[in-house]
Order: sequence, then structure tokens, then C-alpha cells
Amino acid sequence: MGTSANAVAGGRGGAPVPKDVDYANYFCTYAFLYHQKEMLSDRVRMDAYFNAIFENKRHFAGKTVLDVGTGSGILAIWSAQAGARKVYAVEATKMSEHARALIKANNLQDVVEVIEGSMEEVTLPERVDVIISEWMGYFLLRESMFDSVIHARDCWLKPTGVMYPSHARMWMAPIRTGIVDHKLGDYESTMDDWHNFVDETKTYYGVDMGTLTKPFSEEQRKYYLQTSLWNSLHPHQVIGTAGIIKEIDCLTATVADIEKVRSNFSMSITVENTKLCGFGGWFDVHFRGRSEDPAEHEIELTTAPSVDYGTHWGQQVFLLHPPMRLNEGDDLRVSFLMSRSKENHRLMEVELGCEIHQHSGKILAPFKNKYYIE
Ligand SMILES: C[S@@+](CC[C@H](N)C(=O)[O-])C[C@H]1O[C@@H](n2cnc3c(N)ncnc32)[C@H](O)[C@@H]1O
Repeated sequence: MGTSANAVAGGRGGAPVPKDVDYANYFCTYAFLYHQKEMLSDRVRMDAYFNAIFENKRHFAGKTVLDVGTGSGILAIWSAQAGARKVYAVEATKMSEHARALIKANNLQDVVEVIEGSMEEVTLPERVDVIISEWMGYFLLRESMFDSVIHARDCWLKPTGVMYPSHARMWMAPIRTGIVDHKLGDYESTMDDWHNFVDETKTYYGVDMGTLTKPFSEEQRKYYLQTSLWNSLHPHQVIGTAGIIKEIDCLTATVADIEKVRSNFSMSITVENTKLCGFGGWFDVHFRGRSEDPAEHEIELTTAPSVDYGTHWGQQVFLLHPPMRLNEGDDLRVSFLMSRSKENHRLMEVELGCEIHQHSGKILAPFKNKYYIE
């Protein structure tokens, strides 16, 4: 547990990495326009935020808004165009300079104030009516940016204020995918290559490397078999009902609620004679306002498998080695734990246990796998 004065705030689960390391590993990519453009080109994401703001102008007109992690400034610009009286646009990286230029070019410099700095260190002159932020990482919580939004909310949101988005959910479903065989093949050929290397090193250089076979195999297993994969799943690859892992109310959630996500849920196979190759994870967020001050038009942003409406988040795939033959009506009872990596609080580790209750009544031997979201 890092307590160094130079450590980043939040991330109490995994060790907070020093600020300069966090900048090098995490923030620096956001300082590039090409990265911001990738997010700005995600139509599903853009439409959801655009509609959430402009179909709920009442929440913005004449109000004060804080945009946590403004990036290019897009959400701050829309908030101002929707009639906000004042928008504080906080950005940790030098992207703040591009945001400032963009805001001026759109003639909104009298409403939007860009503040370069980390949200945890910034002081605002007043509390705000709305906090808006696009903080979601892969499988919702990778990047741990929601910690910064929680911090902003606790320091700067008025007691009557609203969060945009207001709610978030994590989902998981059983899937089939050909990648499972490729990854096992890649791992096996890497190990074949290693064994040749050990033989040759002994023959030509007189050193036996065999003692490193186990750690090499563990390293490669982690890389090929245990690291979750970004994938754009087709809905046909989902072979059962999806289970909700976690629901988050952005107005009340605490860092303690999200630094460890523990959940038990069930999923049912809905396809006859199929192959369970792993699990797909995704999230959605909702813009509902708050119960005393609800949105006029509730908007949903979903990253579920879709033919036409894929997002840059895609889905996270957790492969199962070896895959299992299952049938319609089989029940998967999952115990799920996601925690932050000990080395870097922005990365995640997942323990996924599963007991399968077959339609016939037979219960298969349970399995428990460890995965890394890197
Ligand atoms: C996912 S991007 C979203 C950018 C922009 N709001 C958008 O929707 O296109 C997140 C941005 O938040 C910034 N950010 C993350 N954590 C922050 C923090 N604690 N303080 C200030 N900015 C932060 C990042 O540098 C990045 O530009």
C-alpha cells in the first residue's frame, strides 16, 4: 500500500503508483489527439452523451457544470451549448491546451474555463449543479478513473446536483469463439520453441536452462491464456443469458464499493449442443438524473455485443481452456471477484469460479480461473 506523498490519490485496493509513473503509463496517451479522436469517432458513445445533454437541457440551462477529464473539451462544449452558465473543464494532460483552443474557436471561452490539473488537486470557486464525465474504461472499471469522479462529486457537487452518467452496470455472458483454439495453439508453439532453445543452449553453449522452463511457461500462460482480450463479439457468439455483475449509483458509490467487485450470479445456456469457450464482459451506463430531479429523457449507452452499434470499448473476453460442451438449459453459477492489480491500481485481476448444473440434474466439477485485464 503506497503512502508516498507523490502517490496518486484513490486506488486504495492496488498500490497507488507514483505520480510520474502513473503519468507515463496512463495519462500520457490521453495527451495525443489521435487517442482523443478515437473516442470522438465512437458514434455510439458520442450520440449517447449528445442526446443525454440536449434531450435534458433543463439540467444544464443556467447551471454550473464540472467536466471531469475534459480531454478535447467536447462534453464541456456541449454543456455550454445546452445553456450552462459556467463550465469548469478539468484535464490532467496538455490536451487542455487543445481544449482551450477548441472552446475559443467555438466562441465559448466566456462560459467554459479549462483548468489544467489533476481533479484531486484542483480547487473550484464554487460547487456545481452537474458533474459530467466520460470515465469508463474497458469492462467499466479498468483505469480506475471513476475514483477521480467520486472525489470530484464529494468535494464539488451541490447536495441537489446530478451526475452524468447517473448509473452504471457490469455484465457477463457465456460465449463461443474460435480464438480459444488459436490462443492455445500459440501457447503450445511458444513452449515447443522454448524446449528447442533449452536443448540448443545445452548442446552449443554447455548451460542447462531447464530450470527456467516452469517460470517461462507461467509467464507465457499468463500472456496467452489468462490475459483477457479486447473483442468485438457478434451477438450470435453469446450462447446464454447475461448476468449482472454489479450496479453502481454514481451519486452514492464509494471507492470501497468499486475497488473490489465481488458478485455471485447465474447464466443459462440458451443454445443446443454448444461449446462454452469463455465469458464476455461489458457494461452500460444510464443518464437518469437523480430521483428528485429525474431526466426528462433517459439515455442508455451500452457496450453489449452488437452488429451495428459496436463501440471502441468492445467486450472483454475471458477464455476457458479447454472449452466445454454444454446444452440448452444448463445453468452456470458464477462467483466473480475483480480487484486491482497490486503493481498498478489502474489494471485489474479477475477470479472467476463456475459451477455448472446440467439440465439433466448432474453437477459438473467446478472450476476457478484467474485472469488479468491489462
Ligand atoms: C476517456 S477520456 C474522455 C475525454 C473527453 N471527456 C471525452 O469524452 O471525449 C478521459 C480524460 O480524462 C482525463 N483524466 C483522467 N483522470 C483525470 C484526473 N484525475 N484529473 C484530470 N483529468 C483526468 C484523461 O487525461 C482523459 O483526457
